[in-house]
Amino acid sequence: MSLQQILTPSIHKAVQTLFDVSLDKIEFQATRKEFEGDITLVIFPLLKVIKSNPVELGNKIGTYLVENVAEVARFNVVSGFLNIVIADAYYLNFFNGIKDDTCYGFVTPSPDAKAVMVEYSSPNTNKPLHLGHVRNNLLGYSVAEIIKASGKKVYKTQIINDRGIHICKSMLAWQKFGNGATPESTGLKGDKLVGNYYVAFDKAYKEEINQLMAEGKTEEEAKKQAPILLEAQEMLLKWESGDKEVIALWKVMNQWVYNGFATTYKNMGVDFDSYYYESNTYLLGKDVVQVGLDKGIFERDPDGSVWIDLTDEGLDRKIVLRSDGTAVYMTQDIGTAIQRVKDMPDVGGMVYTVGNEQDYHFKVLFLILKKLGFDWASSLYHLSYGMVDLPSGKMKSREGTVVDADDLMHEMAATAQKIAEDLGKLDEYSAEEKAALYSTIGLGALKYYILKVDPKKRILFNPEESVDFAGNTGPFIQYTYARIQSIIRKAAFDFSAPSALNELNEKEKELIKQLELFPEVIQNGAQYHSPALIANYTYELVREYNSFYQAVSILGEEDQQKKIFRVQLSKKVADTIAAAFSLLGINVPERM
Ligand SMILES: NC(=[NH2+])NCCC[C@H](N)C(=O)O
Repeated sequence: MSLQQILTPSIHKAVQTLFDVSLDKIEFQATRKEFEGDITLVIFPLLKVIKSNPVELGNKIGTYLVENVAEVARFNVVSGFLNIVIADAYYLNFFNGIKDDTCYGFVTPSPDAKAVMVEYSSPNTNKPLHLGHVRNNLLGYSVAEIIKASGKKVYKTQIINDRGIHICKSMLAWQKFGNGATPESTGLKGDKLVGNYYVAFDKAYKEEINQLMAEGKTEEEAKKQAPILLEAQEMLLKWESGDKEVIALWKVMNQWVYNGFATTYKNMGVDFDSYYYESNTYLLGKDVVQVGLDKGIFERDPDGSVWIDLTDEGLDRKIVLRSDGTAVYMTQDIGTAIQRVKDMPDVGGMVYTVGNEQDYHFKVLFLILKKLGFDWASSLYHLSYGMVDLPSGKMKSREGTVVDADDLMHEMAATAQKIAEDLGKLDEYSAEEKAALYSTIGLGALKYYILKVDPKKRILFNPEESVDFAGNTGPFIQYTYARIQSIIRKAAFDFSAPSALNELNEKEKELIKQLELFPEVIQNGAQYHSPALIANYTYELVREYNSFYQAVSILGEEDQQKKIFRVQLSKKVADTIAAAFSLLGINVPERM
């Protein structure tokens, strides 16, 4: 039971007994640092129903609590605030209760709980994953893990854009310039290989535009008439009319890309329960268009196109079907959402992890689904995020502007290596162990740096700063974890039984209080879709631990009971760091 849960009925009872008044709401807050106390009752609101002054009222309630509530040790009143000091026994008890709980803070979903679908990544198959996808993948994965830990079933999914003119561009360029190159023949990852031909297409296209302009065409004409573009368009038509050759090529090249993505996801530590492909879903929304027309939600224009008028909602008119009967992006998203609930009938809500340039799209999508009357439509959330940039000159990417996800992860491990070597660490490690550790640290730095920021905010990613062993960084927290592991190894005695301690010092108590917050932080993280809450909590926990570590001796402590307790406390902090970091998708090293 939380402190609030313990104190609330007692305060009701106190007021009832002392003043014969029943209260409706009681307001608590954490005691301010400058006062003695663990939890504070705000007195002012009570003065609306009780005739008294704040000091007198605070003293009366405080005295009642000390006399009647075992957990309350003493109190003080500062103007309108009743600062309550909780007995050490309460914290010791609480600690012994969570000490061996390996799932502390995590809630197991009840079997009939509704599931949440979390969509993230959703790349296109003409290019490798880039820095924007990195933020997307980290956010989506983390939010999925947090929601799961909060007690809901979660399905991680994505929708891959595998059809359209952009795909034809890389296919065509491969046919023209590829000389049969394959991932095997070139040693390139499949997504990189295909991406290279997308770039090659663009280069050829630009050359043709220049050529046409030199021949006197306007830029606009040249852009439309470039032969290579016409060829790509022709390929798209062939593909859509079921041309066997084009489809065969598409299958081969797409598989290369999927293999490449799979490697990137694996290295990044993210995963999916299902995959949707636009080539399968692009017709899905069309049936719904008829339903919407019948319900009077959509309207047909004279040219045959279908629209939804959202001007009453402060948005505009949006097309859902073109006059030639083809679906648009929106139609497809409507159809895919419905299909997903058909596939997984226990889904009660969805989270879409997509950049903020699509804010409008999702506003409209959610409104349409609501109007169509789906009960899950009230539980849709667009996990929108801002741009990530690298400061110029930090890391050159192949194509100049876009930073490749694999390159970035590689670079992060290299940065971690450089810093670790400068610090002269890890001399006794094997080369393999070192490589694994550098990647753990490098990825930890990257993930933490990105996830500690509110998704809406733009990020300027600074690799060196993110690996700083002394800042609010992933490696700083990993290092604290590893140091605790070293204490545990050195302790080398059985510290599993509850210690017979009955008194805590300030540092120990603060640390237990910080641990006590973890379950609520997970719930809040899930409610607000916020890995940043988890990251910042972990940082506070680590700061609290380091302050404890500076102030008390652990293995050097002579009092055996204190020593046992402090090792236990350290271990619980380490376990909680690991648990919190697992929600961010970050690994913790046993040594560092
Ligand atoms: N359900 C969705 N619309 N998901 C987002 C898809 C993102 C799309 N593939 C893009 O790169 O812009």
